[in-house]
Amino acid sequence: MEKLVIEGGNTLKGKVKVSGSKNASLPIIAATILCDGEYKIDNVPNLRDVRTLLKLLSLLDIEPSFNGNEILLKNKNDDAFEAPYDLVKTMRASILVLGPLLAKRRKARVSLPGGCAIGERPVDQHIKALKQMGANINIEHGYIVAECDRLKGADIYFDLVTVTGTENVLMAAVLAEGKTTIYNAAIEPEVIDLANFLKKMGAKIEGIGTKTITVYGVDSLSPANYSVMNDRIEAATLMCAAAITGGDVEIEGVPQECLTTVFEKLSETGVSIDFINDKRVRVSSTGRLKAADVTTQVYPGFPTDLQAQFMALMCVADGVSVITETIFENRFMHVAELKRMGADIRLKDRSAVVNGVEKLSGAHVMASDLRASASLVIAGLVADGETHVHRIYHLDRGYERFDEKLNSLGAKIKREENGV
Ligand SMILES: CC(=O)N[C@H]1[C@@H](OP(=O)(O)OP(=O)(O)OC[C@H]2O[C@@H](n3ccc(=O)[nH]c3=O)[C@H](O)[C@@H]2O)O[C@H](CO)[C@@H](O)[C@@H]1O
Ligand SMILES: C=C(OP(=O)(O)O)C(=O)O
Repeated sequence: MEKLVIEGGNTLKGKVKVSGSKNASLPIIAATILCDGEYKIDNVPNLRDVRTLLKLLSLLDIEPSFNGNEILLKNKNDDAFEAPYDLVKTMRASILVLGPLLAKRRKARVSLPGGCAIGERPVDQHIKALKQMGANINIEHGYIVAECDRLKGADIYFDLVTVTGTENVLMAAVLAEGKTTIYNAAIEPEVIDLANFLKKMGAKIEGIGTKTITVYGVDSLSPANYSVMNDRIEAATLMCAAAITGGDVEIEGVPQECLTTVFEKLSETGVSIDFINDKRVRVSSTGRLKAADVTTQVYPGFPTDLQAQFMALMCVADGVSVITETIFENRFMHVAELKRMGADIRLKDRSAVVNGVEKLSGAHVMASDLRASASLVIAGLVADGETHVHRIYHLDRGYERFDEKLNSLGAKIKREENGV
């Protein structure tokens, strides 16, 4: 297995570009199930989750080809409807094929995604909503087995805000008979990007980006070409990396309108953020950062997908910060690993109390999930000596060439084969 070996102590300087959004690409690619024909999707990050979804789509008779960051997809409109355990177990977002399969092929057999390192992550809200739209759904041998006649529009009230739940219902509703209203919908930018793609395919959707989305089902859609939004979490991760090293980095392709809360929080810690234009941001910091409290919230609150990276910053900030995780019940697996590097962190219920230390020390650490991996790499950038981050397949799930990008800014990171 591969690991990253990071030599700490190098200040990041220079320019770097943000890739397309993983969490927008995945539902947009899944949405190509909704109509046969050819699609060209651009600005797609070439990373493991995307490649996994493309493998899954090829099992569903949608032929993909990657060319740089552009994907061509040919939906041959076959009758395949199974998302097998082997693929779903490596990527929870595979659940995103459920809504479109039911809407278009009227049949789906999708492995239950199962628990993972950040919490239980049930899909009860997805299933409840699709049942309300007329699907007959049973859980059999670890699979969601579903079938329907044409889905019917319904009033869907989500008990909690769910991003992929909203996306699944949106994709199901565009081909349903009649009107669907989704209450308590997610307003994350990636949901908006998906809705814009669906509209380009001919879907009739109102209230995009609000908590109540109305969809008027149509009889059929047409294939469309689309360019995916940039990745707000990658942009913010790069900002944290630059800031922790006392660096000076110009980041291109930052979706600024989606990051207001993050900019505010980073400014509170003493990071300087200059908006060069609407796409470029210069991030710099000198001296020690100041501790700041953070509570993760649904959009536009502070993203849970940035909690671990922000914690790495707080490990070496001046003072005590309280980091509270409200979205996932178990998203603190990075804490034990950061402590191996000398961080002073206490966990209490859903909060981590971080007492900033003078210096971290390089150690062997284990990545447990995607953002935990990024936080360990960020910590390694300022740790004394070498940090070995094992199990980086998690990192490769969601970041495109993360180590290469950091190296282009002056980091010293090697990829080696002998990880555990
Ligand atoms: C591929 C993708 O876009 N992944 C993102 C998506 O994940 P994902 O869509 O899986 O996350 P959700 O928004 O659904 O989860 C939010 C909370 O709701 C709970 N829940 C969700 C659905 C359900 O049926 N029942 C239920 O109880 C979850 O366990 C979690 O505690 O949004 C998360 C929250 O912003 C991000 O961290 C993930 O990066
Ligand atoms: C949790 C994440 O992804 P997923 O929902 O695909 O596991 C993430 O992107 O941080």
